[in-house]
Amino acid sequence: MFESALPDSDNLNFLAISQALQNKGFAIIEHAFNHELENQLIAHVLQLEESQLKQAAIGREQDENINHFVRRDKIKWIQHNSAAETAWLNQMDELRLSLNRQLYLGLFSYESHFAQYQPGAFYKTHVDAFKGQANRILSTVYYLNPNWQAEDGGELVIYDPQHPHIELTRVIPSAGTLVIFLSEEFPHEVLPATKSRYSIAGWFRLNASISNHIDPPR
Ligand SMILES: O=C(O)CCC(=O)C(=O)O
Ligand SMILES: [Fe+2]
Repeated sequence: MFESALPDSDNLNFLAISQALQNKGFAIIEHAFNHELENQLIAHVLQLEESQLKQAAIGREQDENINHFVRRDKIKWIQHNSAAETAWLNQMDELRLSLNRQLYLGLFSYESHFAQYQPGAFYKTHVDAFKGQANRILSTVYYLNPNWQAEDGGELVIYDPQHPHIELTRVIPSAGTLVIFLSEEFPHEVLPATKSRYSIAGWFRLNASISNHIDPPR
């Protein structure tokens, strides 16, 4: 008798993600997680106080002028500070384990933040990790915008790694859509929107700890 050996957490969406990552290096999944989690996170991000969202910085870049030119989103790092955040982190840990089982990636940890792009805000073309640092392996973006229309803008544009002026795809930031891509490979950009645009951006990382330097910091 042949039985499926898939653990519960390896649902069809997770398998589709693994296959797309293997074939193309990126995956785009609509309503990636259940509606309960989707709605919980939408409600949570909308009630975040303005005072909790801080102007985002680029890497360790301290120059606020450069920073403001490159990205204009406001962020709040996710920890286990609410039921919604814990549910999110648990879900992404299931995904991490599934990706490790399917693709042998050895992903060790996950860091993520809520992001708010106010009308007109953008994030110019960038990559999320630099080659050789083997730190951020997979980037994830999960959108929290119900009833988003194409004319609202705010698309994520993913460019060809070999030909960075060629667009591979544009993603409308609709609630429930999850995008995953290889952090070192794909230049990408967030176009300005006409409305506030909410998301969770995150990164699966390897364990980069060496000697007494603990990375990621805890
Ligand atoms: O919000 C998005 O679509 C992408 C965000 C992004 O590229 C980042 O935070 O590094
Ligand atoms: Fe990015």
